[in-house]
Amino acid sequence: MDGNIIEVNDLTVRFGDRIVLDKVSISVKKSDIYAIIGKSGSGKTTLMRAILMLEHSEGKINVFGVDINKADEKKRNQIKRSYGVMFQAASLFTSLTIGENVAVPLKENSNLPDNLIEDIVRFKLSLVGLDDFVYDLYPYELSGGMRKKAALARALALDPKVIFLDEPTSGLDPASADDFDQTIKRLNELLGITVIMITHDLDSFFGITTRACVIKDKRILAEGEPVNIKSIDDEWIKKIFFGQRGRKFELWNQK
Ligand SMILES: Nc1ncnc2c1ncn2[C@@H]1O[C@H](COP(=O)(O)OP(=O)(O)OP(=O)(O)O)[C@@H](O)[C@H]1O
Repeated sequence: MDGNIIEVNDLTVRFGDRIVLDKVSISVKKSDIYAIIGKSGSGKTTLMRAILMLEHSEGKINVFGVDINKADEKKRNQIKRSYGVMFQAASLFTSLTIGENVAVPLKENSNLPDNLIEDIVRFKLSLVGLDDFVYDLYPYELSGGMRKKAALARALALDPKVIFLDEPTSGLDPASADDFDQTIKRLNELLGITVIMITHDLDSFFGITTRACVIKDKRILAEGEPVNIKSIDDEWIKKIFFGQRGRKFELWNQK
């Protein structure tokens, strides 16, 4: 695997007769904060869902040396246990407290006693930078940024090796987004958790991403470090990085 913990080779996903991803190949290293970028509808979520085994796919998806499309159910479940996922809406259970929300995966997947689960939950909340009092609050009592962090704590409940984040900073104000980025970076650096995220956020892209891929026309247009991706001669890339939005970003960064 050559230092890669995930290798996707010639992955094809179709919905009915429609091919959405066509022989896509990417590789993710253990140390990566890996971004998947591409315009809306290009297949970013589909790629992530295929790696998460939520979408039927053809081709090879090697995770920790296991070809998950050929593996038996036991192996696939083992791999699933090494994943943590945070979907875009943060989707916390509204009728449960934050503590109860983070405890859900632990209750579903372990026989640990309640007092130990509580200790683990409080530790996960502190890992993502949430104060201890948040444990007893309900999701509606939290800001958007805090809700995202709570969802991240829940994704960390089972000590995943890889976390998948779908547009983690969308809807956050710049300070909260930056705070969230730093939390992701800390988890990656301190705990060695590999991060795979879909993002449209240029700050996250240049601030914390180590490697990325661009999906275009059902294929991988490019894969590499953000700075190399930025210089690719492609209409969409130029629009993103050198169009209105990109220019605002450059100006802001020069301040
Ligand atoms: N379950 C499904 N059935 C049929 N078509 C689907 C299904 N899921 C996704 N698609 C189609 O596959 C294409 C890629 O969708 P996907 O959600 O992966 O794109 P995306 O890049 O994540 O988009 P966005 O940035 O808008 O979230 C779209 O045309 C979408 O309509």
